[in-house]
Amino acid sequence: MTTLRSVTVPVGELSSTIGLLEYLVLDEQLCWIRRQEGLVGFGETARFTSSGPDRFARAQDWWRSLLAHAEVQDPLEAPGTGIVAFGSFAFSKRSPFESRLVVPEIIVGLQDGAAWLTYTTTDPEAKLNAETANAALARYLEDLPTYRESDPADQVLPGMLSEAEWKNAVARSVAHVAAGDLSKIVLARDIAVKLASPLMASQVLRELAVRYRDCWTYAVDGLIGSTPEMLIRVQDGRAEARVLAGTLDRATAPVDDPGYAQRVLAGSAKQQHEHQIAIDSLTRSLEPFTSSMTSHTEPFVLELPNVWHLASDVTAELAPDGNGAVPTPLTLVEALHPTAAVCGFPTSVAGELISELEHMDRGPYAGPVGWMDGNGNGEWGIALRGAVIESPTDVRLYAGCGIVAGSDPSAELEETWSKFRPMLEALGLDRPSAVPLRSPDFASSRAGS
Ligand SMILES: C=C(O[C@H]1C=CC=C(C(=O)O)[C@@H]1O)C(=O)O
Repeated sequence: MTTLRSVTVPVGELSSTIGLLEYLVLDEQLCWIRRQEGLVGFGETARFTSSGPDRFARAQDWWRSLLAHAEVQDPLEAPGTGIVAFGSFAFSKRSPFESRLVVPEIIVGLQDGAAWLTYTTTDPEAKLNAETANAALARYLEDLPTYRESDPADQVLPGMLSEAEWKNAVARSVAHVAAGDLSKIVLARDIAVKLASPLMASQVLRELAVRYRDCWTYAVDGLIGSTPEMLIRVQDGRAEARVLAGTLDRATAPVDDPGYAQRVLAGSAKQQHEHQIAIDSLTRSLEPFTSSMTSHTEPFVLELPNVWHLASDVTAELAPDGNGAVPTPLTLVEALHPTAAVCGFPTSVAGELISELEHMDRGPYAGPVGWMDGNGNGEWGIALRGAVIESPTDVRLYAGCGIVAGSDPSAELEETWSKFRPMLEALGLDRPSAVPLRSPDFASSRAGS
């Protein structure tokens, strides 16, 4: 086992008004930003990978043992200081995608206006002080890339299923719901973006973080996006979740009707039903770990630049176990994932149908993404409204919709486009007006990969 050595030093003030965005400059950065605060990671000092049903438990073991051997100098002891791992987990226990935890060499953190720098190394000789930390950061800030203009030759192509095939899968899902096999399934699809010149991930992340400032903008090893959904946030023994289900596109909304979202979304029995299934699934799974839990009695309407969602915030006091230890963020992630907001209910029936109907591996899409520190704090969102960078010029976008009784395939297809929009816009692209039926080259090259 490697011995990590780490130092956290306070940084008086970040030099600009754009907060952490100033540090989003490299393609292979780690990122977790909301309202210009959070964590930005550079480089890599330690890494764990795993796949399969015990990926969370194995990650937990690795993290515990890493911390047990670490030398940590952290005078701040705030959430996100000291040694931190960023991570991303596969949606499915059957996915070949490698779930991962990455401890960066450098983290720049900003919370409630206070900034810090953490340097983590395996070098037994390195001096653990502000000078070494700043020198390591400065090495990443040399020779920064410039801006990428979107190119008229950039293309948006269909994914594994054509639109007609996906609508057919939605219709089959509705039939399963009508037959009483399950009450909700979240069906997703992918689209592929082929760029004429290499992507600049940091530029995309900055666009997302500015535009979707109430979402959590994330980046872990080529998984990038800006999610509105918090699976679980643990801070000082308290847990919080933001559950979303029920969506209304803002692009087609009337401009002069301020009550529209409340009336159409909150007033819809179908959307309320879809939301209730998601909130019940989250609270049922979280409850055994808590001594008390509160949530809104009615969902509220969350306004994002692209859509409105029905949303509920849940807060809970975590219950200590017999040894006085509260559950770790990863224990909770394992217990909660996958929620009915991304899988369905009952979970196992929905999971089986998803693999039968979607014809794709979700990889990290809709899986947990976030970070945790060595003091039991962490934030794990659900990797939505995002993309996987498959090569410097190939990006795959994913979006899904909750299907319940009465869902209409064409309306659900439109909803996926509203969920692709944040990423498409950040890439400087529009929804194609006429998508070709299928891109045989792209589909076959992916099938073989
Ligand atoms: C599965 C996705 O969204 C989920 C989260 C919020 C609202 C949803 C819905 O209304 O269907 C989905 O459950 C996605 O963005 O890919």
